[in-house]
Amino acid sequence: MAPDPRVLKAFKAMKAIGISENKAKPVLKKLLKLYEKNWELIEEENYRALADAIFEEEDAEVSEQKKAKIVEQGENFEEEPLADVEPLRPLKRLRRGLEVPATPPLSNSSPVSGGALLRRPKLAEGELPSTSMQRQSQDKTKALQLSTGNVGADTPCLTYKGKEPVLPIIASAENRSISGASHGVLIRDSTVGSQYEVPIAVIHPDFGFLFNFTRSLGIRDSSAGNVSMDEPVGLEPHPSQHIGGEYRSSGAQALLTKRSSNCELANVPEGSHPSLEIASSTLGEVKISLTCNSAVGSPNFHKPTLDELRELMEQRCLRSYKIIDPNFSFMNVMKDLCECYWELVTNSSRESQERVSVMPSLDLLRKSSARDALLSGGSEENIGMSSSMNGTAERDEKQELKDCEFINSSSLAVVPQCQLNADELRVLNDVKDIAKGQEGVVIPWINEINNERLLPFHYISQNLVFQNACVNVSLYRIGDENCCSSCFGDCLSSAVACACARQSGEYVYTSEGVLEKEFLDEYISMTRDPQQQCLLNCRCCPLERSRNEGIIEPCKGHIKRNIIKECWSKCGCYRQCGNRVVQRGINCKLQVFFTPDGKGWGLRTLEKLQKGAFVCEFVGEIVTIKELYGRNTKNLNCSVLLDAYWASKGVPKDEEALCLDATCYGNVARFLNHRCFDANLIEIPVEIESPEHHYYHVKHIRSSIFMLAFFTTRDVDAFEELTWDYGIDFDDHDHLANAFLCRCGSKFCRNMKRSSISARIQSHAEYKMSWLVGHSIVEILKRCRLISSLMKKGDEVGFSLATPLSC
Ligand SMILES: C[S@@+](CC[C@H](N)C(=O)[O-])C[C@H]1O[C@@H](n2cnc3c(N)ncnc32)[C@H](O)[C@@H]1O
Repeated sequence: MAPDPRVLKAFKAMKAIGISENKAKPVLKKLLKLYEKNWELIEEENYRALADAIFEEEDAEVSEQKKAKIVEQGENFEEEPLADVEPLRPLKRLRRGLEVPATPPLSNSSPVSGGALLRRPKLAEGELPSTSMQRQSQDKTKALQLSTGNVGADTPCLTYKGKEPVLPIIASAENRSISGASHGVLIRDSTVGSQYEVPIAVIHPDFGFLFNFTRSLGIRDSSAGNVSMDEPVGLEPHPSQHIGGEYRSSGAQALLTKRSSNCELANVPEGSHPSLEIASSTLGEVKISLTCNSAVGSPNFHKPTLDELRELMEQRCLRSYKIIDPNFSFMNVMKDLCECYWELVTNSSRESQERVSVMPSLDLLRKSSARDALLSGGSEENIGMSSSMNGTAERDEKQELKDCEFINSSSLAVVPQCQLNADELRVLNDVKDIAKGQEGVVIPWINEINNERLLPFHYISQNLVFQNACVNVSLYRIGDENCCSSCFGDCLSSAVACACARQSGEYVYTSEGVLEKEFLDEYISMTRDPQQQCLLNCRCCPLERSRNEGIIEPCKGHIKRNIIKECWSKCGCYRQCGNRVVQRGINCKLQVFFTPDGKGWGLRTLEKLQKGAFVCEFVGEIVTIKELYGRNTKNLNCSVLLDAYWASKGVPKDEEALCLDATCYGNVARFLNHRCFDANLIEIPVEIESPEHHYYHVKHIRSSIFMLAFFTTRDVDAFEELTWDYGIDFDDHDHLANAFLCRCGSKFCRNMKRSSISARIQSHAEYKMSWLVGHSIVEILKRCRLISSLMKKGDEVGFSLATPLSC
């Protein structure tokens, strides 16, 4: 028998919104039965009834599964039986909203939408919160009644006790009938007997997640359950809220209105971006609404719990947004966002002497919030200036350093305030006074040598993991009991050697906290002897492998090779005991300064350093080699290989081999200049443990060695520039990493010894000539002026002329 064209049409309509025939078929059957084959009802509004019924069925399934799970977990709660909990009850939402108990006249159900086939999220029946925050507050017994439609309507949709109320994800068909201020969602907290309304401004009529991260102004009665991020309750009760608490949002209203009248599913662009809307009331509440249209119509639609969302966000923040602070909390970010918003609101209000809140732009909020997060984010090193940790005393010292005659990093550590207008600036400065020794966030980095403005450089105090780098940052805890409080490995010989000493095998620090001389000398000689380096590294170096398959020859070191297997086991347990060494070492005062000899910015110590002292860590983004080459990096001088275990584990692929790239994200080590052969710093891989006895375990490298630490190779005087040997082969003309003429001044300078230097100068001269040919005399003069204005005392003319004319 030929298939019924009406059935086929129905399937086609469902397919258009991502519902398969298999899914649609049984529901259609049931619907036909329910409607006594009245196709008009099914076809109405582009098969809305059918789509709704399918979605309802899915919802019911999910809800059943969740219930089963909760029962399994032994959760104890009460849920009022709901009329629409049945697995398949088509059109229940429409019926609920219209209070029509039987088969509904669908066409009138949604005055605003005009017949949208939208999937509307609702407070899923039976869905109960299980967030840790909710668990924290189990003692509070609340019964939350949520009703939609008319304010004051007494039709509970969900009631439960013993838990915090669910996150109010409220956007059902009923909300479409809203018009004017009286519409919204009524939340009733039966324990406090108050009721309040979610203002329309924060409810998306079609699909919305309402995060009610309400900041508190302290105007609320604590008995009313002060709502905060820790209790992501629905809405904070305030009796007068829906009367006096007018919400104002940053453009949200206009957006909503637009959407309300334009919510045909077919019109929802695929993959449209979620939009964030923020509103606040004059009563001090700030609410955030996230609209996520792209989920509409998805066949696998599942409304996540706040916990699921939080977890996923935190994972994403760890990997994509490069936040590796173990204390990072997405919820706190949201809370901060509300706080910032409110600060901006009240600042502006104060200024304008008006009682009415002035809404800051989302853009300003974003800037303020990001800054806030960074400023309070626990990076303790003073940006680009001192790697000192901790305290007020340090602050004073930093102040002293600021007075130093040389250009210090505070001139670098600036928020790019030029992007802000005067009002925004004032607000920002009120929020945080960056002049008080606080860190900035972005260093607009100019390579003075090449006169190129490179990508902004962001100061970070810990390594970040870029997306493909297969680094699982997990926290490993070493019990306090495993370490004795004051040893430096000397307990190894005793009967009760601590775990740190046992694991490091051979302890390489003296009781003064510097590296053992014997170990250091051995390490230095191994690093400096090209023959040894070559034998240890070249065979497996993935960079060399790609060019010299199978041939062992001296490394063309465009990226510094730094990890030598033999040293690995001895190179220092910086866990428990070693940590103290780092703490000690980290107190050395460093300064970013402008070098007088044409190397651009450099790093120096402001006090005498003993041989073997820890100076600082090399911090950057952990990327794969493939990712590194994929980056539009001008040169690779800010990158080092993390080539641990190449020799023993075989040759890793480019997608696996990791490096640290400090081009855009890094710490003070980023300003270390190169010195051939006899640099006063050497880099040694170490393990480090945070003060909380955590350390970062890098699964991929399998040894948890994660940090590249710089130690002095000799005694270093105060104000001496700190340098390290990048390991560059200046004969390797192919590589961008060599794109500078070495000005290290070492008598062993590899660059000066090469006859190729003249060839280089020659090629620069040729380049310059070709540039001259293509430019007018005015442009040439401009260029010359620029060069001379950039030149500092001590710069040689030859240097500038030899510089590629890149500006
Ligand atoms: C990691 S950065 C060091 C900081 C850099 N001087 C700055 O101003 O930001 C590396 C770059 O510094 C410059 N540089 C480092 N060592 C140098 C040297 N010995 N001679 C000349 N330029 C050097 C080169 O431009 C190199 O690409």
